[in-house]
Amino acid sequence: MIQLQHISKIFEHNKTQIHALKDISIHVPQGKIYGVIGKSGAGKSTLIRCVNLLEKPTSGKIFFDNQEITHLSNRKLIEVRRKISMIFQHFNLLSSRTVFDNIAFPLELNKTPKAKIKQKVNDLIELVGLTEKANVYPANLSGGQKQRVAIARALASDPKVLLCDEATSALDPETTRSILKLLKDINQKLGLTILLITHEMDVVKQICDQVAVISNGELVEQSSVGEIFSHAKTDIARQFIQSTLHINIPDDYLARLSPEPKAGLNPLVRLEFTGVSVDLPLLSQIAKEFNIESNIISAQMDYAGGVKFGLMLAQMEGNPKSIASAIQFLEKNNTKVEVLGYV
Ligand SMILES: Nc1ncnc2c1ncn2[C@@H]1O[C@H](COP(=O)(O)OP(=O)(O)OP(=O)(O)O)[C@@H](O)[C@H]1O
Repeated sequence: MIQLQHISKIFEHNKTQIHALKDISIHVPQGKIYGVIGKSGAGKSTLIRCVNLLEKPTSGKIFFDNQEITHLSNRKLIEVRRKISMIFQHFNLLSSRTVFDNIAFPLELNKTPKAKIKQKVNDLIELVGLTEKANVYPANLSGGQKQRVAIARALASDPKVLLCDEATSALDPETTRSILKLLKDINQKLGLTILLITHEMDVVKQICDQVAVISNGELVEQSSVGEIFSHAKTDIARQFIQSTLHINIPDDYLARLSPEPKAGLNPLVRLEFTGVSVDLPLLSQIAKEFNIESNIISAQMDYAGGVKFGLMLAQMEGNPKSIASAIQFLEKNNTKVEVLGYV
């Protein structure tokens, strides 16, 4: 549906060059939800703005529906942009128009007959769950409701693709979940392809099928969501995954934690289970084979892209040689083990 081929973007600023995007190639398949994740300044906004050519890439090609659109005339670009809608972090609604009139706006610009506008806008209002709010002004809506209006407006032109520029970053976690659910419903009901950018792995985890990780303008990893959660290849992807798991060393353990092994102290380990290792009875195996007792301090398991993954903090008790063998055994069984210290 959308293909970016070798996209680079250089900004000139005060006579210095900023390489915002460096040779990025991605393919967003039809009907999928594709997430691009990166830290602040990684180049996400520039990337998504290149897709509908709000930003012209310095080099590279952009294809939409197998047609190259990189160098289209402005007139043709307007037509293409009707098929590639966009929603934004701050909603960008017209404050002087009601919910109904905001959604009707692109249809009015398009000279759609009034009766058709009425039917279509009412259908969209129902789709996004705002039937009671049709005549309300944006100032009297919550953030989540405003984003629903923006989504309905974006859908008015029957787009094939929806670009979401940090669409939930201004919303609280519960509202974020409801907007992501709405996006997923629309993706499934309408077969709409969605490309979103975010700095939150939770967003990727909740709705994306595929993900690309960008860092300093470079594409560092690209795969299905299940694959990245089970076999992340880069540290930055792992950091994003860990940010979705909230597991901390309790204060009383931190106070006692020694960085070096000492007689009478046991290692405090952080175990990262992904993919196959989650379902194996590894702790009972190390108990039987190496005589290691594991005192679980905290643990969290989760699902993403159909894959289970999780983190655990545990204190391992046993003789140092057996502990070393047990750690080797865990690593052989796809569990990442980090000794955080000794308690
Ligand atoms: N119009 C511009 N002129 C000059 N530099 C720019 C321009 N737009 C972006 N940049 C620079 O390009 C780099 C990437 O910016 P971009 O906004 O795409 O990152 P981002 O990942 O979206 O970050 P954030 O999440 O903070 O918005 C940054 O170094 C930024 O300062």
